[in-house]
Amino acid sequence: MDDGTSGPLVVAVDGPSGSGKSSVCRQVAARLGLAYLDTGAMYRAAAWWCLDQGVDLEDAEAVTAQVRAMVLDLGLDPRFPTFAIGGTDIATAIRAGGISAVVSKVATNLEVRADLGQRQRRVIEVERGTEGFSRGRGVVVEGRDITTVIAPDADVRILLTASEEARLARRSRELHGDAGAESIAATRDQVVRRDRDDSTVVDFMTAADGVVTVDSSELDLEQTVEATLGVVGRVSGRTA
Ligand SMILES: Nc1ncnc2c1ncn2[C@@H]1O[C@H](COP(=O)(O)OP(=O)(O)O)[C@@H](O)[C@H]1O
Ligand SMILES: Nc1ccn([C@H]2C[C@H](O)[C@@H](COP(=O)(O)OP(=O)(O)O)O2)c(=O)n1
Repeated sequence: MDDGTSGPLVVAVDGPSGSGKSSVCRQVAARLGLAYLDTGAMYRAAAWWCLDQGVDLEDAEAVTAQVRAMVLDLGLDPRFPTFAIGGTDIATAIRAGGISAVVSKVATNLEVRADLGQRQRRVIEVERGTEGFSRGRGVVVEGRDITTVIAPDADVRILLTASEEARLARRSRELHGDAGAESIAATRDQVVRRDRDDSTVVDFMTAADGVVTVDSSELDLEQTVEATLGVVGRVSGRTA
C-alpha cells in the first residue's frame, strides 16, 4: 500500500458501460492532479482506424495487422483528453453510434488486446515514473481489465458499478435526451448487448480480490466522485 505522501499514484478503475467511469475518473484525476487514460477510447480508436482504412472487422488477422500499425497519439490531461491518429483529431469521431455498435468486434480480438494492453502498460510505467522516467505524474486508468490484467499492482483498484436500470437511463439521457421507454429500448444495444459481448473476454462485473466496489446506482455524479476519492484516500492516503 502506498503511504500517500509521495510518489506518483496509479489508480485503476473498471466497470460496465454507463457506470460512470469516464466522467468520474476525469474528475478524480483532475482533482488529484493525475494524468487520465481512457482505455475504452483506445479500442474505439482502433475500430475507427480499421474502418477508415477499409478493413473488414470480421477479418481478425487484417484487424490485428492494422491495429499494430496504428500511430495513436494520446493527450492525458483529464480536463482535455485528446486522441489523434497521424495528426487527425478523432476524439469526436470515435464516440459516434457507428463505432459503439462495432467496437466489441475489435475489443474481443485477443491479439488487439495484447497490442493495446502493451501500449497501456507503457503509459502507466511512464506516469508511475518507473524505468528511469522522471516525469511521472501518476495516472487514473479506466476500462474493463485494468484492475485485473493491465495494472493488478495499481496502488488503488476500484470496480465502479451501477444497476442495469441506472446505466441504461444515463446512457439514454446522454444519447437521446430522455429516459423514456423508446429511448431506453434504443439504448439497449449500446449497454446490455455490448457488455455481454465484451464480457466474453474480460470480467468487469465482479470485483477481483483487493478491488473495492463503488456502487453509483443511487448516487449522482458529484456523490460518485466523492465516493471514489474517498476510496483513493482510504487505500492510498492521498486526498484532493
Ligand atoms: N453517478 C452518476 N449519476 C448520474 N449520472 C451519471 C453518473 N455517472 C455518470 N453519469 C452520466 O452517465 C453517462 C455515462 O457516464 P460515462 O462516464 O460515460 O460512463 P462509462 O464511461 O462507465 O461508460 C454520462 O452522461 C454521465 O454524465
Ligand atoms: N480496457 C478495456 C476498455 C474498453 N474495452 C471495450 C469495451 C467497450 O465496448 C469498448 C469501448 O469502451 P468505452 O469505455 O468507451 O465504453 P463506454 O461507451 O464508455 O461504455 O472497448 C475493453 O474491452 N477493455
